[in-house]
Amino acid sequence: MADDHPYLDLPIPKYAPIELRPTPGKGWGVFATRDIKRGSLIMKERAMFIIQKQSGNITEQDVYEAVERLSDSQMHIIACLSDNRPRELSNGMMDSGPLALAQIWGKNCFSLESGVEGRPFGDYVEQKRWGLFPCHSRFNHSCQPNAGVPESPESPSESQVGRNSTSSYAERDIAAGEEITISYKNGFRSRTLDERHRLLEFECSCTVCDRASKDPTFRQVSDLRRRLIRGLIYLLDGIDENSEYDDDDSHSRPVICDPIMRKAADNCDFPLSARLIYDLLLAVLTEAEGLLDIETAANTWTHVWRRACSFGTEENRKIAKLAVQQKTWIERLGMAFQLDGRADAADYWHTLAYRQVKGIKI
Ligand SMILES: C[S@@+](CC[C@H](N)C(=O)[O-])C[C@H]1O[C@@H](n2cnc3c(N)ncnc32)[C@H](O)[C@@H]1O
Repeated sequence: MADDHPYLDLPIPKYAPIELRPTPGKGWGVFATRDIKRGSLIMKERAMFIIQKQSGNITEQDVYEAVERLSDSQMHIIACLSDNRPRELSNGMMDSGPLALAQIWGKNCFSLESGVEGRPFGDYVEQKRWGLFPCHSRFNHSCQPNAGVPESPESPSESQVGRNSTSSYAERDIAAGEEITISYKNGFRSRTLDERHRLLEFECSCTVCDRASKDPTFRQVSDLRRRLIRGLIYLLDGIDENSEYDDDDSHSRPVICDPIMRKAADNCDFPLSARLIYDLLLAVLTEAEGLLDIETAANTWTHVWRRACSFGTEENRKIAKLAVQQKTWIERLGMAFQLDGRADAADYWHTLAYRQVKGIKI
């Protein structure tokens, strides 16, 4: 490890339990210097600069103008981030030109909380804010991350002080020496390996992708599980959480092919019995993909338990609660399937509530 690598000059806060060092196949990465408990703050960082625009509207010129206002030492830090390689600042940063700067921006920016921008005559548009964070952008990606960088501040007071800052938190217990990783994209739980790599624009070598790349059987099963997860989310919420990423090549088949099922999903027209079964299938597939971390698991169980309690027909409710209380997935699903096809006294009201949330005319 080079003692004079420019990353070693990055302003990592003293309290942060991390260090930067090379990690095979990924350039440099962030490693825990001591055990980090799930939920703990890893680091808070102020943006070097902010651009307040929808990401698709940010131009090379926007980035160029923002960088032009920085001090020499800040420009030096940005120069270090180029291509993830040490890079000397020889002829001055601005000689790199807008395109090179835009590439640095693209690889190192994070979205901040969405704001709402007021317009005259009561018209409001959503406004997104993006910041360049030299330390946070040293985290490598994993499709099974152990840390996260939430977009929204946690409390109103945070939103005042944290307007130009971002923070990372441990999503699982992290052991000293372990690499700390985040997910660069949302919606990856329902993306196949190829889809994930296409969106990342690099060949991900996280533990999940590494195993899938080496073991074709594991990959087939993993891809199938991700596709099923995507379909189940569509059935439960009527939303294809990845359609925004789809382009028009053949990868993007409709997530639910059966037109009757699709219509039912679009109209939130599933009985509670089907919803409970979909909930459980979603949980088992998420767990099998290694994505059910402690927090997701706790939320899932709260949700599934509430679902079971919401049945309006007493006998259905009894079976649903018993199903959730079983010890193994086979037992839970076996019992939940006893409800398959059964109507429930609460179905009508639940459908109405779902339609209201989705803004469907009742
Ligand atoms: C924002 S940088 C992260 C820090 C970077 N490794 C460095 O040395 O500065 C993002 C780049 O790191 C590499 N990278 C991040 N996660 C990776 C992963 N899971 N597998 C392979 N390369 C990864 C890719 O080259 C990606 O474009």
